[in-house]
Amino acid sequence: MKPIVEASSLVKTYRSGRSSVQALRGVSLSIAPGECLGVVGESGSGKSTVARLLLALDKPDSGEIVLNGVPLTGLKGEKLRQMRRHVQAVFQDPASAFNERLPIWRSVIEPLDCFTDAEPPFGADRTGSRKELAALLLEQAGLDSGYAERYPQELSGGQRQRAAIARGIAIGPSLLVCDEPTSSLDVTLQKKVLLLLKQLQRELGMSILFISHDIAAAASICDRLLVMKDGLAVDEFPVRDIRLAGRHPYTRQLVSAVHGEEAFT
Ligand SMILES: Nc1ncnc2c1ncn2[C@@H]1O[C@H](COP(=O)(O)OP(=O)(O)OP(=O)(O)O)[C@@H](O)[C@H]1O
Repeated sequence: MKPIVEASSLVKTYRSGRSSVQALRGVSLSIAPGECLGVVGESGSGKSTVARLLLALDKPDSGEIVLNGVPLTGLKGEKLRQMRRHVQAVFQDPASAFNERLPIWRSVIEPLDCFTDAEPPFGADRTGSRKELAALLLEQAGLDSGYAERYPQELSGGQRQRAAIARGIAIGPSLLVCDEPTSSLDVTLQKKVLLLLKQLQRELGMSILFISHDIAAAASICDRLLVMKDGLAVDEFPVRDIRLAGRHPYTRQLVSAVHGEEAFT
């Protein structure tokens, strides 16, 4: 099966004044249709930079990203916009993800307003009321339709993140990029949101790029993990192989921090 995303040898350096940071030093990855790939690693290892490049929010210095068979590099204007409809995002901070002057349903429906030829998931009818459609998306994300009229500041962090996920799936993307989507939530809510993402991934057959500093959270929903350190992918494996004795020392360090060194014996 052709991958949804294929990124090869991505290099990205951020420069400001005389200083520069090499955020990515040649990272390659691919995500198959319906697959959940986790990108894990410590703060500053380059995880969010990978997300920004895949979302075309930034450009690599070198390397290539092919999305649904089309190279992103060099795409501009309407062609770039059309590629963007295949990739949606959910970020860490649900508070800043919404316009606080709009009721939540208006933000949830926004991607469908932007891409008028995109079809919503779950066989929903886009010719009906926009508010009802948003309410249906919210319900699929586990939020009662009664919340549709509320403003973002009237929702809890967990509810806002569910609303962000509802918006993320509104145009039925091939790939949902989730950058630390549960990091601002308490442990119980984290688990619920992880379960929701897994359930939606299965129901909609979409791929997920799940970025997290928390290897246990990533392992709980991902099929494969890519471990990053200092701008490099140092390890990559199916989740079932996470405790193999031959894992990269840095992966062992991350796993041991959660499960203890005995995880590998
Ligand atoms: N816009 C920017 N300008 C300058 N440096 C940046 C910029 N964005 C990221 N960096 C630097 O690039 C490196 C990688 O950052 P990135 O955000 O990709 O890491 P991360 O693994 O996602 O970290 P975190 O888990 O803390 O979000 C870091 O050293 C960071 O300080």
